[in-house]
Amino acid sequence: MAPQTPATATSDTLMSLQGITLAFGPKVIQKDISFNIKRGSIFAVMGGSGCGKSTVLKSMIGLLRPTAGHYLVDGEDYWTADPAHRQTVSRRFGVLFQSTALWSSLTVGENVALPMQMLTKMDPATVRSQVELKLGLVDMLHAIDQYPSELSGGMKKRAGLARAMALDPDILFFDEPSAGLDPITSARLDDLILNLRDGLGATIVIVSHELPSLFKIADDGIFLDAKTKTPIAHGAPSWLHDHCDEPQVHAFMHRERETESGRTD
Ligand SMILES: Nc1ncnc2c1ncn2[C@@H]1O[C@H](COP(=O)(O)OP(=O)(O)OP(=O)(O)O)[C@@H](O)[C@H]1O
Repeated sequence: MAPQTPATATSDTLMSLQGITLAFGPKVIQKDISFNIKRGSIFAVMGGSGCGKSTVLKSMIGLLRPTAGHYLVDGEDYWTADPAHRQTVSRRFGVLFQSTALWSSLTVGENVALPMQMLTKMDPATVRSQVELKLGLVDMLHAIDQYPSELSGGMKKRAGLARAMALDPDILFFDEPSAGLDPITSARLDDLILNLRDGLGATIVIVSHELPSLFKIADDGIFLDAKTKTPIAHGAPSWLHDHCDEPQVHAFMHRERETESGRTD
């Protein structure tokens, strides 16, 4: 079966990539990227190592300008908008980097407070109560005075998540959130991500190759190919697993799911 083609943008489309090309200097990483992300959905960017998943995310959060195409957020072109508008849109983004990027010299609470102190005029008492609220959401209030070096991998991710939510973003970007976590911690993080979508109505873009997690949480997604430097499949991970016969996508979707469940067929 041919890969699904991206649907036309509708009123529930929050973000739309239209014919995007991404390059570092002369080196094209991906081209002809087109997809829409629905408000309140979890969208996965998938593909083999080095195909450009993080680069797509980097561009969507405003760190890499495409060399062609349009990136619309709520119908407005992000890159041709004036810088003030772009900044307003960027304030809607919360980002959890693969490394978590917590400041090692600051406590968990200070890490979460930093974006509020730098980018808002909140008074210290409000900052403190917001920090406690965000840490409570990820079950990390008990670690408010701990330093990143004192945290487990899963706790670091949750602290990074609390910081990503510091400014109440409605669009969250996660780069490999469960990388390096054991299956139980990873499943807990999945539940947390689902809560962000269902409880806060956030729209989430996730880069991941963890199939159990993708099958559980993602509503839609795109599969990037390193060789042709283009997306080769579009759809929810479980749909791609069941219906996509593109060899590379099939191998990616089946090998890991079967390994995970112990199946060998
Ligand atoms: N700043 C940069 N300058 C030049 N090339 C870069 C830069 N950042 C990434 N690349 C290249 O872009 C390609 C895609 O990298 P990217 O990190 O987006 O892939 P990925 O799919 O996220 O990989 P992985 O799954 O291994 O994390 C790679 O060939 C990488 O070397």
